[in-house]
This record gives sequence, C-alpha cells and structure tokens, in this order.
Amino acid sequence: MLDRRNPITLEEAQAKLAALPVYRRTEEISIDQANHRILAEDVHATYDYPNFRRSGYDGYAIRSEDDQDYPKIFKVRGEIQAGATFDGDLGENETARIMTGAFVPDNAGKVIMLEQTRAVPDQPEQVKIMVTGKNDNITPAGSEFKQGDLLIAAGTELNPGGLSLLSAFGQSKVLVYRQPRVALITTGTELLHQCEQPQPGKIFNSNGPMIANLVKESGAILTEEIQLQDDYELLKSNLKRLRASNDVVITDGGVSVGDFDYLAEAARNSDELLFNKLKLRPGSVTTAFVDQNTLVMALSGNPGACFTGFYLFTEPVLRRYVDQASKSQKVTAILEKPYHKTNGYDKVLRGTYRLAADGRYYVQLNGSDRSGDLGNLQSTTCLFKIPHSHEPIALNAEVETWLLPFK
Ligand SMILES: Nc1nc2c(c(=O)[nH]1)N[C@H]1C(S)=C(S)[C@@H](COP(=O)(O)OP(=O)(O)OC[C@H]3O[C@@H](n4cnc5c(N)ncnc54)[C@H](O)[C@@H]3O)O[C@H]1N2
Ligand code: MOO
Repeated sequence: MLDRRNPITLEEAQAKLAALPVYRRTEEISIDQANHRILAEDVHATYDYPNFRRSGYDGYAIRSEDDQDYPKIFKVRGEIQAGATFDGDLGENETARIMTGAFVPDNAGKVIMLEQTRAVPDQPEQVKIMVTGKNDNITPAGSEFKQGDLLIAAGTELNPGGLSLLSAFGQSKVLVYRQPRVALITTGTELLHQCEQPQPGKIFNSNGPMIANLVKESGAILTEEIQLQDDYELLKSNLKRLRASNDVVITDGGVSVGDFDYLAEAARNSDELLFNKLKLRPGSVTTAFVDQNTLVMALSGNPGACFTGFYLFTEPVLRRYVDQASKSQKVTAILEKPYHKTNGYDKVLRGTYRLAADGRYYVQLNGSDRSGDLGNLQSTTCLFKIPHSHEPIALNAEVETWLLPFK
C-alpha cells in the first residue's frame, strides 16, 4: 500500500522539535569531570577575592609613612613566605621581606621591589632601600570579587578557565544538566560491520560511526549502538527496550516507502507522529515521532541526507536537554558559484564557506549535492539552503547558511 504523507517545511519541522517538551534533569558532579558540561545554577563568590591583601612582587613591605628620604636603611623584622601570615605591626623604618602572593602586614602600605634594594654588608637584619616606585604593589582584598558576586551564570558551558575560577573558591562540585542519553539503531539487511568481508549487494555501515560521533560531539551520551536487519518485530522490540532507558532513540534508514522500510511503519503506529515527510531535499523522508515520552529521530539512510538531517533536526534537540541552543551558527551568505538545478522542494546542500575581508560570508557547493554521496562529508563546513523555485537561483544570491560546529 502506498503511504500518503503530509509534507511540511524544514522550518515547520524544526519548530515542532523546538516545541517538544523535554525533561531537564540535573546532577552534582566533581569539578574534574565538568569540562564542557552546562552549569544548571548561578555560582556566586562565597567570599571576597582575594581574601587577604596580597603582594604583587618579591621585595620588602613598608609603612606608607616611611616611604621617603631614600636611600635609607630599614630593619628587617622577618620574612613572609606565600602561604604564611604576619603577626603584629611594622614599626618606624621597619620592613618585612615578602614574596609574591604573600600576605601583606596590616599596617604596611607598600611593597618595594627587590630590585630597588641592596643588602647591607655584615648586617643581615638590615636592608637598604634605594628608591621607591609609584605603585604600592599590593592587591587589595576583595578587589576582584565581593562576596555574593556572580562568578558564572547558569547555562554556561564550563571550560578550563571557568573551572579554574570555581576552583579558586574551593569549589569541588558543580550542579550541571544531565547529558541526554541517546541510543542508535542503524537498519538495513545490506549493512556490513567494518570487521566483515565485502559481499555483493552489501555495503559497510558508514552512517553508524558518523551518527555515533555526532551524538558525542553534541554533548550527549551514546548508551548503545546496534545494527539491525530489516525485520519489523526485531525493530519493534529494540525500540521498546531502548525507549525505556534513553531520552532519544536515533534510527537510520528504512523510513521511505520501500517494502522493508519498517521505521515508517513504527512512526505511523506511534503515540505522536511529528512528521514523516519534509518539503526538503535531501532528507525528504526524515521522520520524527514520540513513543512513551521518548523521541525517535528517524534519519534517512542516504549518507548525505543522514548528515544533513542530524545537523538540522537532531543536534538542536539534543542541546535542548542541557538548555543550550544549536552550535550551528546561522548566517546569511553569498552564493559565489553558480548552482543551476531547480526543485519543487527547498534544498539544503553541503557546502564550504569563507569569511571575506568585506565581513560577509561566501558559500559554494562542496562537490556533490547527491543524497547518496558521502565523499564530501569530511570537508563540508556548512549547509546552505536553495529555496524551492522553477528558476535557477541567481549567482550572488543571499542564502541561509548554517556554519557547522566542527571541533
Ligand atoms: N519510491 C520511492 N522511493 C524512494 C523515495 C520515495 O519518495 N519514493 N525516497 C527516496 C529518498 S529521497 C531517500 S532519501 C531514500 C530514503 O530511504 P531510507 O531513509 O528509507 O533509507 P534506506 O532505504 O534504508 O537506504 C537508502 C540508501 O542509504 C543506504 N544506507 C542505509 N543505511 C546506511 C548506513 N548505515 N550506512 C551507509 N549507507 C546506508 C542504503 O543502502 C540505500 O542506498 O529513499 C528513496 N527512495
Ligand atoms: O530525501 Mo532523499 O532527498 O534523496 O535524501
């Protein structure tokens, strides 16, 4: 039976996925594990920072009132190492030898750099200060943060710099969004594992490794990856099993109208079919449905369509679980090489782009526009849209472009 479908536009499909309720969970994790994780709450300074007056140089701490009449001999009251404190006050023309980062005595007003001093022969308890400088070389307490200041806002992707800031406040744990759990099913009786020998009529499963890596690049946890023959019962039982413990199940292949396109059947029988036909090439059969509160993203088996479908529909959804926008940067670019083909559907093609000296992005097709081709997947840096039309798009037309988040 030929299956009649209601095609919707790329934008309508993206809007349906953007409106889908997602359940965001949080977890407290060690700061050692938090690079690239998304902070789920604002983090504030728990005390003033620095929390003591700190010397910026190795040298001698003196009182402000003694900072005159150079050269002058001072009595050295002691030595303050970084990490130590100093009890009591400096007296008139008294000084303390001090190290960079060390606690400055409460009544000291300046640190004279070591280079501006000389030892006094045979007088280890004395130092001669030759000249003074205009800076006091003391970092005041609370000069960078006051207690309660915002350190990092919720929704920020933590990076090594941010983790260092949190560590400076002694924080060992952070509250972050849980990464979505994603399972991957590639389907097709024609698929071989990489460990198998080539066979007539069969192909190696190349979309599996691509999607698996894209899932991880998108900040999700790939919980399981399986490859299934075209078998409806097998598909149903695995979908049911994987739904139970994942936020999203991604499938690949079997969504068209072929006799063995069982994903199409699973979508029709689901709790909520979001879409199963797009006014879009490649990837017109890209399908999304919800079963038992789990989203199933059914990507096309054609490698080019699978790649495009992941970036346009799947990556933005995965980011929503951690309250992030897609990492594809949407820009307007100028089409700088002719593209003559026309289509009744919008096309989203694999391209390369450059940012020119005029500040504008320029884009061109990266080799092939065919859905079944995969030779350009490594070198594609953007996707761009050719709107549906009976006329070829004009050279230098402005086209919607997604700069892909390669790392
Ligand atoms: N009568 C019609 N036939 C087709 C239509 C249509 O509208 N009417 N749509 C065509 C379009 S457009 C596409 S795209 C494909 C989509 O098919 P599926 O998404 O159902 O994918 P399959 O049929 O399973 O496979 C398509 C193609 O991709 C290869 N493939 C599948 N899985 C993998 C993988 N893991 N790694 C590498 N390559 C894979 C598969 O061998 C096929 O060559 O349907 C058209 N047909
Ligand atoms: O939908 Mo298919 O346009 O060839 O990828």
